[in-house]
Amino acid sequence: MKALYALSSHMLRLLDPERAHGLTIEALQWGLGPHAPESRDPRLAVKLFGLDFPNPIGLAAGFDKNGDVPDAMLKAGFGFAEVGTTTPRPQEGNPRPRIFRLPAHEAVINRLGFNNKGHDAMLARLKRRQGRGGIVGVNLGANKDSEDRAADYVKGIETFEGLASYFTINISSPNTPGLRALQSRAALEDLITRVLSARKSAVPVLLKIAPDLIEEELADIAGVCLQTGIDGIIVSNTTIARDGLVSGAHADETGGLSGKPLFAPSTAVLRRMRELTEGKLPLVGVGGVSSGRDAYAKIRAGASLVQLYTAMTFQGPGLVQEIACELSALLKADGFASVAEAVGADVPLRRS
Ligand SMILES: Cc1cc2nc3c(=O)[nH]c(=O)nc-3n(C[C@H](O)[C@H](O)[C@H](O)COP(=O)(O)O)c2cc1C
Repeated sequence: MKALYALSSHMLRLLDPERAHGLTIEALQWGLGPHAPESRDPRLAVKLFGLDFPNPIGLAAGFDKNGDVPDAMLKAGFGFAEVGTTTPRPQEGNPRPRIFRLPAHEAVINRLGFNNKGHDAMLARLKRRQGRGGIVGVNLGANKDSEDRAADYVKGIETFEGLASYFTINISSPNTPGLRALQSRAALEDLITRVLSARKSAVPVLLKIAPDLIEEELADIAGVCLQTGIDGIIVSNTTIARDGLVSGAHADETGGLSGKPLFAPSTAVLRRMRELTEGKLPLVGVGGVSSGRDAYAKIRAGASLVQLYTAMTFQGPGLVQEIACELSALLKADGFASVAEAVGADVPLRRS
């Protein structure tokens, strides 16, 4: 079976990336994805936000923009799946081509621009899976032409509360002009306050940030997050930087870069966020994770949970099981009885 998935991943890589992605979603809808044996590894179990994660490896947003296949991804072994980004009204996104593979770097550049079928379509899908269990987060965005972007996030909370295990406020996509300005202090304070007061329950709300922020911006975000009482921070979205890429073969395309080259910069921001929040806020580490060792490094840098997307497009959906297995072995080798024990092991906090 593993060989079959490797072969199909290889064949999909010969197709245009967006076409390959569409076919993958269809195959998963047909039940053709991998089936991981249910993990009962106590070392990998994480209790956080009042939720029980069977393992800390989650599917990052953008793979399942419309909520078509969260259960297939949970079945493949992910400890949780994040659907979206969803915007109130459907959106076409940018003209194609808008996803580019950089195989030499095991990286992708995308400038999709929040293409999605809108809240109504996502709502119908989430209602259909209601009662199935499993942790499914909903990643919220704003329409490109929205006059009050904060109101779009509020709408997301109002629409999906009761169906989402948690929410992610995504203000860090580089492909919606002006969106990342919501990361600045005053805008962020207003946004988070409005979003949190729209919530009727204790559903966790996380903020997803960019890796391209300077120290002052990171300090502002940490301050606002601590002060408003948001539940956690996802570090990070794709980067607009192109450091270390050999030019040519799509390296100069506009958009957000993900995959291996993002690992170091996103982990550095994660580490800094742990310091700035003094370990008081749970962090989710995303960016360039392609092995158990990478996931472990994110955890040691401060992540309580980890997510991935790009590596799966190169290595196939069986990757998550391999990562979970390797992570468990690494924790054991270092004498950690749980993921929680290893969180931030590389980032000692100053005692005040
Ligand atoms: C094709 C593509 C589409 C994405 N779409 C979204 C999105 O809609 N919302 C979001 O928050 N992040 C989106 N992301 C970012 C990922 O969730 C993740 O933060 C980033 O890719 C880094 O992780 P990775 O290196 O494991 O892919 C997208 C990434 C890719 C490659």
